[in-house]
Amino acid sequence: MAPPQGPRAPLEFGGPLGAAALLLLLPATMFHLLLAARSGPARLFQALVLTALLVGLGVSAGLPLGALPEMLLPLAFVATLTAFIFSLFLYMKAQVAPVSALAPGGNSGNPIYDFFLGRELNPRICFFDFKYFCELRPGLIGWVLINLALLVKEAELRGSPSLAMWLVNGFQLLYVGDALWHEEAVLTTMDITHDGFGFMLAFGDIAWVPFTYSLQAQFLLRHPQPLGLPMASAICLINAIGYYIFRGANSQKNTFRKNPSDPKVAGLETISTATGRKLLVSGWWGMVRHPNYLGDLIMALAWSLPCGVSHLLPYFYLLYFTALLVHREARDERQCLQKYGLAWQEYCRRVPYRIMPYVY
Ligand SMILES: NC(=O)C1=CN([C@@H]2O[C@H](COP(=O)(O)OP(=O)(O)OC[C@H]3O[C@@H](n4cnc5c(N)ncnc54)[C@H](OP(=O)(O)O)[C@@H]3O)[C@@H](O)[C@H]2O)C=CC1
Ligand SMILES: CC(C)CCC[C@@H](C)[C@H]1CC=C2C3=C(CC[C@@]21C)[C@@]1(C)CC[C@H](O)C[C@@H]1CC3
Repeated sequence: MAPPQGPRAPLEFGGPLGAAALLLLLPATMFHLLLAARSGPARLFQALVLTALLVGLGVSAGLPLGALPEMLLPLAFVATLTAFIFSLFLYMKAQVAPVSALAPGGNSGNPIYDFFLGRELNPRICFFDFKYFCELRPGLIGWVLINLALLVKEAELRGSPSLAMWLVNGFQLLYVGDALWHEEAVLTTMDITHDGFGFMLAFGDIAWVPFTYSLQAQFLLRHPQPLGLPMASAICLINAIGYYIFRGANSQKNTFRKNPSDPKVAGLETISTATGRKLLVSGWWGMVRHPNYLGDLIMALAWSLPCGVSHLLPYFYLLYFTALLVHREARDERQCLQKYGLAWQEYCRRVPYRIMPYVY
């Protein structure tokens, strides 16, 4: 006799949620493999795909991903403890490092300050660079994993994930995927080139990013928000505008730094500096001095909006991030003024706004 079909037939492949995930995952995996086969060196983005495959295997073998949200507090405790122990190890390692390996900041002689900021610039064991690894992998991948677990938990509790949860997961996955896809860009950030590796970055990477950047999804699990299609479309548009500015600005600068005669940037106006490097003064970098921060902040707003306006908690990231970027921008300005002197002053005169045109 034929097995029962129709609404009562047992669902396979994880039901509608599993099928929806596979609908996206299968083509994405295929295209990723096709692109990866063409690319030269391995990209860290593969770490995300590998994690997704391992989690998929684990879930199909019975790993209760939906139980993870209940363990966030103990996990955050372990992550914090790990960051402390790891920073202690880094601090001790710096005692035996050559002076040439030390960071410009973080060597004040005050043990608390130096422990916090980090003494060694790029601590390594053989070829393994601790800071580069931590900046990209544990925090960012942990963040999307926690988000996914919250989505699964919501599906278990309410039958299916809410539209708001889908949006937060989708937006943040795009952000993390983008960071891992453009991993080489992280090599020129001040965290890698200027700051030491101490408690601030170790805690930031191992604990702060996964547990606080996933706050919106954590909030949605406990405070479901009704979200209509018109509002959801408007939020998607805001995220798309933010991403367009963020990616456009970062790619323009990275392309220019790699090859100023690349046809994509060759027509842009520049200022020459005494170091031989040039500064872009048209295109994205002619609008404000940090267009990438503007795009990042617009995306941060789009990540909070699906949570409604009844509570401040989901807006924590937006507030913290505004403070972080304003402070970061001021540090970067100081370093650029030191590097480029008069040319930087000329740039500031030609492009007077820092992050938001006519506002700041
Ligand atoms: N989500 C998060 O928690 C965080 C996200 N970010 C994001 O990471 C990305 C990287 O940020 P960050 O490292 O702070 O800084 P940027 O990528 O903005 O890099 C700043 C550097 O760019 C170069 N530069 C500045 N102006 C010009 C110009 N006009 N023309 C050419 N080069 C110029 C200078 O370096 P040089 O001249 O030496 O090349 C300057 O030091 C950003 O998109 C930011 O939003 C950052 C921090 C935290
Ligand atoms: C714990 C403190 C309050 C602050 C810690 C700061 C760190 C969390 C951030 C410092 C610079 C970062 C960057 C990123 C993530 C956050 C940290 C580590 C990115 C990797 C995020 C994705 C972007 O595309 C690139 C960023 C580079 C800097």
